[in-house]
Amino acid sequence: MTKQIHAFQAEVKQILHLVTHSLYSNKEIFLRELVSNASDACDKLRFEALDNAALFEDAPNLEVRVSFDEEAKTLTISDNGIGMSAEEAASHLGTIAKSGTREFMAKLEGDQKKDAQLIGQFGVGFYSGFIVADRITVETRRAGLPAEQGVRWTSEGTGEYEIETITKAGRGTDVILHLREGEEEFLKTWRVKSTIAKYSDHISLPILMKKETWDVENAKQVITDEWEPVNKASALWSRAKSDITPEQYEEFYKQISHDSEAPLIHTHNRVEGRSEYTQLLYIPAKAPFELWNRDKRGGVKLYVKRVFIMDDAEALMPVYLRFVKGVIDSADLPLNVSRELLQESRDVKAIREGSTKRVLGMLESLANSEDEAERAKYAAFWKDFGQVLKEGIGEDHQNQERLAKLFRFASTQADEGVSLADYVSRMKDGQEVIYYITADSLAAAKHSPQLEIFRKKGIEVLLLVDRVDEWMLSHLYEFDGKQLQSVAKGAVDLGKLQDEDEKKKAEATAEAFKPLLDKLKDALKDRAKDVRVTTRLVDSPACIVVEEGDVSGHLARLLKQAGQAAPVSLPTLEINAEHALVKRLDGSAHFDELAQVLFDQAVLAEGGHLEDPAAYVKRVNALLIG
Ligand SMILES: Nc1ncnc2c1ncn2[C@@H]1O[C@H](COP(=O)(O)OP(=O)(O)OP(=O)(O)O)[C@@H](O)[C@H]1O
Repeated sequence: MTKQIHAFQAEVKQILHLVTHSLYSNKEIFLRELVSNASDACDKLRFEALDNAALFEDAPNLEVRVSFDEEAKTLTISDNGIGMSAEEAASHLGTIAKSGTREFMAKLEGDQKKDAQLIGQFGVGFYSGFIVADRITVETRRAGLPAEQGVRWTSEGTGEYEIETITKAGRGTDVILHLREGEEEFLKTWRVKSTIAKYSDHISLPILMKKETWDVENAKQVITDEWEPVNKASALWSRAKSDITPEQYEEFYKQISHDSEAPLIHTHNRVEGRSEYTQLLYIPAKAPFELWNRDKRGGVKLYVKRVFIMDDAEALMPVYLRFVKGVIDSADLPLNVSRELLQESRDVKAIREGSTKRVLGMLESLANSEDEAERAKYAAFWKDFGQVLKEGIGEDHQNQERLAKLFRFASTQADEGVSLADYVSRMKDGQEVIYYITADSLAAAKHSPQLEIFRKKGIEVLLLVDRVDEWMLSHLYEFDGKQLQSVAKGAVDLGKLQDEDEKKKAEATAEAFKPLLDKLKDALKDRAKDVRVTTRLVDSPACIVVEEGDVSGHLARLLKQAGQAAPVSLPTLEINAEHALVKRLDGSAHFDELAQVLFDQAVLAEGGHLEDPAAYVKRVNALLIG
């Protein structure tokens, strides 16, 4: 093949521009990215060679070599991993194939600072080389292809790259960085070595550099031809906890998660027993933007006896814990385990259960800590991840109770941070159930007329305003033996919280109002299932309730927004017999109009939408004038 010139895909140009311009302040990360690619390439070879040992050719020892040439001003990262064919080099280095990166491109705003933070979440990978290089040459040969089918890929990181065929004896890839003017610091052993130690110490392959010795005669350091390892080359998670510094834990997290911030908390354990494995799991401090994508695979990498098997092994973590990052290294699974096999394996099931418990344990340790700072960490976690954790209530029945204890809500007593246990501890004498209301926003919940009687009696009500709450409530019926009950469903029954006098009075009022109620029912027969007198209102004239078992107005709206038809059932209108407006109804010349307005206002107060808002305005205006 003669030299071929190709243009980069448009998105690559954008990434290249961003990488070279916004990441300069942290330029040394290019070495982390390239060493990590080299190590991934070796992992891939090892994995493919499980079925085809010939791929190892005559070099079974996988390693990464880093070297430089002071004269040519080049820094080279070489690996004897899987390598790339010509097509692979063009598609992997010239286009952006990963859907995550596409999503990332869509998020770019042109604000360099923000964009740089975002790019950190992805790992800029190969292109980070252009931070320090004005030209990159990649010489590579795919394992299994003959030496004559090597490939040289060259680019100056602007609009184009060139590809030509070369002969390359050893399989694998050399990434040769032609350093920019001013980047000569990367032509010094100590600089390169210390950067590798900082970022890549945990890489489980040996990373080799040429040894330097002191030349006494010439009184200077000279580079010898002997290669020596510069990393510990033992997988971080396989070391004893006491040998790992907090910085190393943090750096490892950043490496596997592409997060630029330190994690919130981690757990590292060797589990023995029926199934043997090591887990090193992290909870991020901030939610990544793809958190809401339930199809996004999890962030846990699977290893078997330190051999990398697969990324995103979703069978290892339930979907609701998809934000957890880390590594699980099993001692029992076969090396050739496939995704399908993972789903069925009993060992995997045990690992998944064990890891889920660990993650919940980490969260509990924060949530229940004596230390205020730790509890604040939990509050921050809940803000970002609470809605996802709530999905667990339906997904993970085994841990339902533990999950429910971790939940935090707003209530009529506090705008955030109320646990169900807090609620129960504050329940009034004689209160048997946990009251809640669902709404579209905290303001709508707080001002709901349904809460009036609860306020008056000082009974706490949970204000549930997350979209997942309705769904959560369809799985969470009770906590600590106390049922959860909506204050907007069914007739209000405060049970023992209401005294006999109040009950008698309510019955008498209902009796006295019977003729009025019949008239109202007739006027609203197309809109309300029933009309009744209520004790739940104090300041408002009327409110809408649905019957026990019917879909709440809030849920009906959510379903509609999601494009699903909500089962239609008419609500019940409840009126406050003490309210002046209700008193005016009786004998009013505008009875029908007033009845409609009363109903419309009750719908509005609940956060609902009127089907015919113009008609409502017209009616109110007519009443105002009349
Ligand atoms: N040393 C290498 N050997 C073989 N293939 C490589 C090597 N370096 C890069 N590649 C190929 O190029 C692709 C793109 O690399 P890049 O570093 O940009 O992204 P990535 O490694 O896939 O993602 P990330 O860096 O976000 O983990 C890789 O997925 C891999 O297929």
